[in-house]
Amino acid sequence: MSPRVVIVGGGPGGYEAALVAVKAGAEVTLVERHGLGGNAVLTDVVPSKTVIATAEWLTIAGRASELGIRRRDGGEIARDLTVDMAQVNARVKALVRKQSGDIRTRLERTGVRIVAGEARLDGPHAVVVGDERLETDAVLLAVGARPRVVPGCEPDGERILTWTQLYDLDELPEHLVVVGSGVTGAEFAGAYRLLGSEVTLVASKDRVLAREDPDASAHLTQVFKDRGMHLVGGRAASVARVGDGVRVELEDGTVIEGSHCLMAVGSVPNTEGIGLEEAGVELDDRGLIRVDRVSRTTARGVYAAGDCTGVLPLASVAATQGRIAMAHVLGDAVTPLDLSLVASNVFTVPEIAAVGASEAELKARGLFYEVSTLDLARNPRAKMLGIEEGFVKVFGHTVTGQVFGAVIVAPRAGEHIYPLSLAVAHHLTVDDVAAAFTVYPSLTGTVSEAARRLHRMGEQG
Ligand SMILES: Cc1cc2nc3c(=O)[nH]c(=O)nc-3n(C[C@H](O)[C@H](O)[C@H](O)COP(=O)(O)OP(=O)(O)OC[C@H]3O[C@@H](n4cnc5c(N)ncnc54)[C@H](O)[C@@H]3O)c2cc1C
Ligand SMILES: NC(=O)c1ccc[n+]([C@@H]2O[C@H](COP(=O)([O-])OP(=O)(O)OC[C@H]3O[C@@H](n4cnc5c(N)ncnc54)[C@H](O)[C@@H]3O)[C@@H](O)[C@H]2O)c1
Repeated sequence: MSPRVVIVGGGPGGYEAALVAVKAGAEVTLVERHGLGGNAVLTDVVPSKTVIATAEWLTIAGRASELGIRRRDGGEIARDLTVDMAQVNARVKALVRKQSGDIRTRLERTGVRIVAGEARLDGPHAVVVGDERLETDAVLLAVGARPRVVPGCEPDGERILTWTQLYDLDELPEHLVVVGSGVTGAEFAGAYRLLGSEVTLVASKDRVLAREDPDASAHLTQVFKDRGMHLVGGRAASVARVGDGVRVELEDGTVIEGSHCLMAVGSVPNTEGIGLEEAGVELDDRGLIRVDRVSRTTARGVYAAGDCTGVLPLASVAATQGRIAMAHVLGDAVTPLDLSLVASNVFTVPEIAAVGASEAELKARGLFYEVSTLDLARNPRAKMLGIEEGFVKVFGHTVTGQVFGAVIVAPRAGEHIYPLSLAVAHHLTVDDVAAAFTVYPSLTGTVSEAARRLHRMGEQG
């Protein structure tokens, strides 16, 4: 008899696993309370990156006259372009609906049974949804997370917003105060500034994007300042509606007034009240599900993937954890999760892409490494495209030349990191990277050159 698998949550942690399991012959039921694609598609990744795409194109369009582009009547193309926020958000919603619908179609065609509703565990081998009880051999919990609410800074959905509530705005906020300078805060602050809002970014850490490579975060901090963003250090103690605007008070008494406030202060997992602990699934003190590298929880037969585990809140990691769980359940070859291979991207303009170990991790592990950093501005293709900023940084082992990690700050850096991601995943050396042809002229020429600079004389390559 085919093994029965019940998956709770239709985000990347859940739906990718469902596709793998059903193809491997399992009888798969996926329970989702909101919409397929999860928060990744409905409220987080897809909508934010769609708005950011408009901000990026607007920036490019604003440089048109510099590149010799004129109106047909010979006039200059205005630099102070603006956006129709209602149309931007209508496009976001259409894309979200389409992508969620595509995922549903794919799951249904493959043979996954989809059940709408809120699921809870009844012991490790049963999931209850409304009146229905699903007996199962294995459960995958992929219930995700939701925006954290700071007491005294509660969102009202109109002026004080979480990132899930930004898409009903018909007009550009006049002055957006963004609280939190992690990836979410930085991406939105950067995008809204480019779209034309006045933006104040409240950073509780000593720098914006504190978890990114220090050179990359310093670069973006400068870019933000140059674009006229106000950066304020401190923690928000309270946010209140005042007339048509908001008043944000920091713990040190500083007051910031704006038209809207975006709270980007992290997430909490959706793990309470769904029978987890009763079923033997251990949570940590933040409510995150404890898992091992093959996605097993502390309850036999119960697996977990994605943001509810807090392992690394990325859609790609969620999907990998889900696929690993299914391979384990179904007796397929299992490769445990290896976070040292993960590639990530901060979708600011320019983007910050990174793969493998950071310099801080290399130092902490006591590894011998060398760094090669090259500015992108010297790259011929960058000059042609009018790119004047950014860099490529590669970390290689001092003796063997093995590529440990890399950081790229550039327009579309998320696309350019892939060759270095291959190098990290397959333990290639800087000479291997430098030996592969790149197109001339291309931005990846700088990737190759940065690797070539780490070549040690007397060795091949
Ligand atoms: C603003 C923002 C931008 C981001 N951008 C990126 C990005 O560019 N790239 C990237 O890799 N990551 C990005 N992330 C992170 C990414 O969104 C998450 O890592 C990803 O969504 C995790 O997937 P998941 O499957 O764990 O959970 P989710 O996508 O959150 O899906 C969980 C699903 O479970 C459902 N659910 C919860 N409880 C139950 C229940 N009891 N019964 C039934 N269903 C339930 C929910 O309705 C939800 O649909 C971003 C995050 C934010 C906040
Ligand atoms: N491009 C992407 O892939 C992408 C985009 C967004 C989020 N994500 C994922 O989501 C994770 C979480 O990112 P995030 O930015 O949502 O959360 P985060 O927890 O990384 O950042 C929240 C920030 O808010 C600050 N903060 C908390 N309380 C505050 C207060 N009262 N006042 C001021 N600041 C306060 C915290 O110190 C922190 O710096 C990321 O690590 C990333 O994995 C990824």
